[in-house]
Amino acid sequence: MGEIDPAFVQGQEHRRKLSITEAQGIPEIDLSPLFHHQLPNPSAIEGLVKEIGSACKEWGFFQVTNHGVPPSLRHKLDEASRLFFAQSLEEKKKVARDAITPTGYHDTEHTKNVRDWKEVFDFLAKDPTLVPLNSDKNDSQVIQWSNPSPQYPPHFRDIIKEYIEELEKLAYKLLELIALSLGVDAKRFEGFFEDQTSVFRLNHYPPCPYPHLALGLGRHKDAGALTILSQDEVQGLEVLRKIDQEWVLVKPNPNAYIINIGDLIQVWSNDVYESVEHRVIVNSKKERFSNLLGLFPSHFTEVKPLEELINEENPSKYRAFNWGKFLVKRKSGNFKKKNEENIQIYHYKIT
Ligand SMILES: O=C(O)CCC(=O)C(=O)O
Ligand SMILES: [Fe+2]
Repeated sequence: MGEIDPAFVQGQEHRRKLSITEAQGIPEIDLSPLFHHQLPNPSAIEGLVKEIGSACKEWGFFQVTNHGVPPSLRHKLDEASRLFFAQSLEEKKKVARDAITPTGYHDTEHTKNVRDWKEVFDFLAKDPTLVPLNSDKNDSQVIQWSNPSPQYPPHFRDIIKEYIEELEKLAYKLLELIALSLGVDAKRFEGFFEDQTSVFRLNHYPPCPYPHLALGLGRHKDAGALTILSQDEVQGLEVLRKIDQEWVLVKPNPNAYIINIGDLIQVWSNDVYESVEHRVIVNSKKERFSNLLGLFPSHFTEVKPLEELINEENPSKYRAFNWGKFLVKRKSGNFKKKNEENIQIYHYKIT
C-alpha cells in the first residue's frame, strides 16, 4: 500500500470517527406546492416558508424533493461526469485550472491547508464572469474568467450548461422562500445576482487506502449564498449537527438535492441563519461522485446585513465587504498550500 503523502494527513481531531452516525431528522422538504398550482396556493406556500425557515435555523442544511429539475438531465450530467473523470490524468490536465482562471480540472485543492483526496472540474454559470483583477482594495481593475472547452465527453459543455440552468431556477425559488422566511420581500436577494459569479463543480473522490487519515474534503463552510448539491449512492457527506456538534452522515437520496446555507445568507440575515460546517469522508473501496452549484452574487456586491433586519436593539454584526475581492482572495488561497489562514467571513465580524 505504501506510505500516504503527508499533505493528505488530517490532524488527529479532524479524522473520521470509526463509528458513523447517520443523520436523523435532517429536514426533507417537498417543494411540489411551488409547481403544482397554476396560481400559487398561498397557504401551501406559507407552510413551505415555515418549513424552510426552521430548517435554516435548526440545521442550515436540508434536502428538497419535487424540486422541478428533470431526473433525465441529472442522469445525463452524472454519466458525463463519470466519463470525464475516467480519462487519463494527461487528458484531464488539458483543461486544467491555472492561477489566472480558476475553472476546469484541478486535483490538488487544499482545505485548511490539508490536501483533499479528490479531483474537481469547475465551470462558471455565466461565461465570461467578471471579477476584480486582485484582492487589493485600491485596485479597481476587472478581468474576465471563462470556461474551458473539454473535447470529451461529447457535448460536455452543453450538458453542463443545460443542467446549470435548471439548478438556477431552483436556486432562485429557494432564495425567495428564504427571503420570505426572514420577513423580507420575496425578491430581496434577486438583484444581487444580475452579474452572478456562481460556480458549478463536479467532484470525484477516488477510493482511498487511508480513509482513517485523509478526507475527501476537509471541514469547511460554503462561501456563497447557497449551495445545491447532488450526491451519488455512495455515502460520504457529513454535516456538523448544530444541537450537539456531532458529525453526522447525510444519507444519499437519489431524488433529492441537498441545500445548504452559505456564508452570505449568514451575513445578510445578520446571523439569524448560520452556514454549517461539513466535510466528505472517503471510502477504501468505492469511488464517489457529487456535483454542486454554488450561488455567488455579482462581483461588485457590497455584502452586509439587510437593512430591514437591523435596528438599534439588533445592530449589524458585520462590517460591509466587497464580494469580488473576497472571492478572488479565497480562490488564490485555495490554489496552493499557504501558511496564512484563508479569508473567512468572521474576519468581518463586529465584536
Ligand atoms: O461532495 C460533497 O458531498 C460535498 C462537496 C462540498 O461540500 C463542496 O464541494 O463544497
Ligand atoms: Fe461544501
